[in-house]
Amino acid sequence: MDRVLIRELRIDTVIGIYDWEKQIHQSLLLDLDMAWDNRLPGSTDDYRHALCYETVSKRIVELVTAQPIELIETVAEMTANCLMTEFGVLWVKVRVMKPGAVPSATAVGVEIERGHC
Ligand SMILES: Nc1nc2c(c(=O)[nH]1)N=C([C@H](O)[C@@H](O)CO)CN2
Repeated sequence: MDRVLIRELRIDTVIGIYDWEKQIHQSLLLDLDMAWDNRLPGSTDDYRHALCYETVSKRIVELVTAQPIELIETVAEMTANCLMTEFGVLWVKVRVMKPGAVPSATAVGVEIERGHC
């Protein structure tokens, strides 16, 4: 299965369950694995057939920063839903990491897979 990948997409936004978290911006790092048939763009060298990682990245940043969110699970679900409904991705793996959320851990996070190929 071909994929288009985005690694460590940094999103600075209001995220968290505690009152103090709602007053600040924190960073999230997103890894996205998106099923996409890369044969056509690869054989034609035609951007119109490609899943544009730049367009996807901008849209996900816009989506996640549009309002405060409490749970990183919500970020993962919103992201997966957007990729499937707006970009026609049939299967996606979304990992959302929250660096610094637990002082004794480098990062904590969640990972989901949605759809099927
Ligand atoms: N499974 C989750 N657990 C926790 C979350 C979360 O989004 N998903 N969030 C918090 C707090 O916001 C935390 O990040 C503050 O440091 C706690 N647990």
